[in-house]
Amino acid sequence: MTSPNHATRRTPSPDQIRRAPKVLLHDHLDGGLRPGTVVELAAAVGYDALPEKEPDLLGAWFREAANSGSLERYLETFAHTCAVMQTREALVRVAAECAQDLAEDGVVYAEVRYAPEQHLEGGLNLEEVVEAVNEGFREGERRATANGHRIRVGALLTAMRHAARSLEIAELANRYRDVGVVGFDIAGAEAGFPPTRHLDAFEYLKRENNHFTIHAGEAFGLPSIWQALQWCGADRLGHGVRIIDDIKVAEDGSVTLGRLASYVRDKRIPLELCPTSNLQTGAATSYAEHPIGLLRTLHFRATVNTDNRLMSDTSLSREFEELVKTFDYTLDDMQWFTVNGMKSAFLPFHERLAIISDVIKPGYAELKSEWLFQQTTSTRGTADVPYADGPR
Ligand SMILES: O=c1[nH]cnc2c1ncn2[C@@H]1O[C@H](CO)[C@@H](O)[C@H]1O
Ligand SMILES: [Zn+2]
Repeated sequence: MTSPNHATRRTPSPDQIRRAPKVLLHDHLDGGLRPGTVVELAAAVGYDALPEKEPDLLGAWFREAANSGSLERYLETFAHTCAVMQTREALVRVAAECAQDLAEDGVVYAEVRYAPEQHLEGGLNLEEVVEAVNEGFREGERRATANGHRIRVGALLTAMRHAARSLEIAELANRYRDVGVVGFDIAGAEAGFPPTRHLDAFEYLKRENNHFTIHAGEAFGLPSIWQALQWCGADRLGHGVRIIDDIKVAEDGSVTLGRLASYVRDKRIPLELCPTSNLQTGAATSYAEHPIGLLRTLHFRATVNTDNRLMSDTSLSREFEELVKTFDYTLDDMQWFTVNGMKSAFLPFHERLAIISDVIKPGYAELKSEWLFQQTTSTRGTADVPYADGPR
């Protein structure tokens, strides 16, 4: 006898993964351009240092160059995307396409980050950069609606950890908090640039009751996570994947958490995990060995993210496809990650709840019920073969 429970154990197909409502908390605006847009913007502004001029070749170049095994070399590829994002028009276009692409991929809520200080070379000031990106996100949301999708996009303003503008960027994030900006972040090379260098920015945001996440525990381990949480007071961890270094699994399978890992789990600190990006920078060796498997089993507040869709040639659906293939995840697992993401968003509580109860849960319920209708239209009559398994 087939039970609905049995049906939810089914492997979701790529099409179901794409249609499932998804939440994305960690995605870089300057890491998610369409290759064709990079080529067109480069031609428009006279930037002639692109390594390839044809979109497919350029896309492949980004993927290969980012596959370096080192965060520092991975980050070098952003010189090309930032170079073509120096005018108001370019920023509006890139942000609009970002919102549109995420919506097409089934993302219903996204927080997209970028570093305003990296977009001043064409003469814009920090405010003009933020306003251009906000305008682009609103335009992208409108286009998504016109195409039958619904998405909300909030911006996170990033300060570069090797630079010295973090307090200024934190103040900027605070000024625009009710107009499109939902929080703050620091990014860039981690080794040698501990988050405590930017303590004044974090303390300022705490005094303002504002939200921030910190890239930590990606290229550098536990000390970086510890500082981000216990010195800086981060609400979430960008990556945080190295928390695995504080978790011991014995031969008999028993698990012991160190003090820091216990704290992260007990306080429900959200981990913005980005599996494919981690493979490229060397933070993990394979999907199968990616800590997300264990972190999910241990009920950490794990979320699934893209980091840089261009450099990783990925989408949130593709990240889930890889996880489904590797860990046999079901729609229930996807829903768990998605609700984790929404609970961890920098939106007011009642809005988070409304998206969970009115968008995410009904969306998954709809997908989970599809097998019932496939069964009635199936030519196969027996109850124990009501559906074909999706590709693994
Ligand atoms: O995975 C990452 N770790 C640290 N920094 C990153 C990562 N991905 C992108 N950026 C950095 O964030 C800047 C603003 O979006 C990018 O320009 C890039 O330098
Ligand atoms: Zn990142």
